[in-house]
Amino acid sequence: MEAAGASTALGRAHLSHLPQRPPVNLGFQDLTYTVTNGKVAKIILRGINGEFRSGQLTAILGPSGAGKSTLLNVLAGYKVNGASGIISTNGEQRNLRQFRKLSRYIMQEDLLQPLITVREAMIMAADLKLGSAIPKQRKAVIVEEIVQLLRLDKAWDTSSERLSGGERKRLSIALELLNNPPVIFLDEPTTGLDDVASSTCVSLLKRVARGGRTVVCSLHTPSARLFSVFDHVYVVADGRCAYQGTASGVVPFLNELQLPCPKTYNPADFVIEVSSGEYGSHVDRMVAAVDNGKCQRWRDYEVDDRYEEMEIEQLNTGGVQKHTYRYESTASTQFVVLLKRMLLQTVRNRDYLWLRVGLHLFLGVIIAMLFYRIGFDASKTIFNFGFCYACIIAMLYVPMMPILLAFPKEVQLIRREYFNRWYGLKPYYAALVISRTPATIFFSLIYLSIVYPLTSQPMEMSRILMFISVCILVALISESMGTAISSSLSVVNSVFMGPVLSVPLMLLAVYGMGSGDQPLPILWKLARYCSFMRYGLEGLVVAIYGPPRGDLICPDHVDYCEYKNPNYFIKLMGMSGVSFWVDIGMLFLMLVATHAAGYYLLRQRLSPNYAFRAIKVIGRFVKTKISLSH
Ligand SMILES: Nc1ncnc2c1ncn2[C@@H]1O[C@H](COP(=O)(O)OP(=O)(O)OP(=O)(O)O)[C@@H](O)[C@H]1O
Repeated sequence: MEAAGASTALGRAHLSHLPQRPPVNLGFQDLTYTVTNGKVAKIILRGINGEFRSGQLTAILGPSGAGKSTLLNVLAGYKVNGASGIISTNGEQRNLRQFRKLSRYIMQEDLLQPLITVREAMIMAADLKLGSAIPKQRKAVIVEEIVQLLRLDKAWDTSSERLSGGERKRLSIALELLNNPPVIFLDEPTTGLDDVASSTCVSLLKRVARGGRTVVCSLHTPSARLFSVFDHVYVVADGRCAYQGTASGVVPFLNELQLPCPKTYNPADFVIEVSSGEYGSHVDRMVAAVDNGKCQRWRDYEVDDRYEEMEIEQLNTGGVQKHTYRYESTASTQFVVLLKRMLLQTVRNRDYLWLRVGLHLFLGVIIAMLFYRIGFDASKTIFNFGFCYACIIAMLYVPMMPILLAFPKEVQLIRREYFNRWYGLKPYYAALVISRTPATIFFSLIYLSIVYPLTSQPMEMSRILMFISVCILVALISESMGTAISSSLSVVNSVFMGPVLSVPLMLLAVYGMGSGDQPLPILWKLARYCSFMRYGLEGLVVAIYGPPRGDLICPDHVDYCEYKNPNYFIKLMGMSGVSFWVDIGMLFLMLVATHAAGYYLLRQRLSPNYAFRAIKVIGRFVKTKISLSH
């Protein structure tokens, strides 16, 4: 009853404020999808055919493992490698680049940005997806309409990680509906929803479809009532099409194949059970009867139109506005919205902030105790050099490790948003870098404010600033190096690769030091200059001991202090010709280079170019060869 009420309410509600979009019919012929794991190739989709029309709500049904999600992934362009066959839009061969701009994909996992409320998520998504051409008030009306329709108003001020499973799903849908895309794919949108919520959700999707959209969702086992709402049902069995037509055509279709559906049985359950082979092997007959999706006979079979009041409204009446499908918002708007979102998330992640404060305090106290008051002591100059090295290592690992752990998950989140064209990668990356920088500087300062005075380093403003700027630059480079590593790897691989790649940099930083100005082999010299830690270490030593520093104090109880003269020490370390500003310049260059590498790798992860795809194929080939040799 309640569900019916909800549907009627939806029937009356309208989405009139959504921007207008042209209709897109999506067809596919002989679609095959193969995955290769090592030596074994597995065919998941087997030459299937079909057409999903604009203005219709399509359900892809089938037993678990039949290939529903794979079909959606391939049609949405999310999986490209391994797919063959023809996919067309409005009768013409699909241009994937263009199609990606027209379609939105709501995946099975509800990948939502954490630590922001439903209100904030919707407003930020509206700013990103509707652009600045639409006034704020109209955006608010659009958001309001969608929130009401998806019954998210009660969760309006709830943070996304506290939402129930159903609310998360509805928020995922709401976010993608904002700019009314012509084609919407949804992977199991009703999973985790109760009957009322499922009914509301499907009814809304029907309304969206009625507005001239092509809405395709994969479903597990819809109730009989929900099943009847769909305009078009596409049954997948073992990677083939076992039925395509109207929901009301399923029972007559099965009757023709002498597979009568019991009167009290849900036709959706029955067709899935038959497709899974529960009543014997009838899949081949079903596939043959619909010619693996080519047969259109059941498409118009006695359309059950209880939703007659939802005649195709054609929200586009009055002509489809010319639309370029570029990003709706400008790069600067995207940058501002993303920066705001990232800063909000940073500030709200209190536990993590306190953890970082604690870690920097702890590390600061430990290092200060280990190197307590050695800065002016001429007998401990070598230890003080060790202190500089310890600072560089702290600035390497402490900012890098959290990125290695957290960024791979962030990549999953941005993958969805980037795939659905919320924003470009340049504004995202710029916002990422800018949002992280204040926190990195703040935490580095906490650490330095403990270690610098307690280790009795020179209290001259210029030297303090030099020391701080080198440490902060090293911390920022480490952070961007962490981003570059984790943008293309999983958490486990990132956490392995980060420290492993750091070790050679640490070794190169000190290689050849202590042998004075003796020339090193050219190869080693070049390699040494690739390590940003080398410039960092040189910068710190020069900041502390560089001219015009006078002699250090040799304690009374020590007979002879070899490194009393800082210039002698600098010479012994092979740093006599070193300029602090060259080191700072090189650190800046390396910061830019690591950011460029991070950006490039992230771009390749999100939309790999031919070179990267070729590398992947070669990688797979090598793996296959290795496994062959065992
Ligand atoms: N990369 C892969 N390597 C090997 N097998 C795969 C791969 N991707 C999918 N499969 C297999 O392809 C088949 C279809 O998977 P898919 O996720 O499309 O099924 P589904 O119909 O959506 O199932 P469910 O309803 O359980 O989500 C499954 O047997 C799955 O194990």
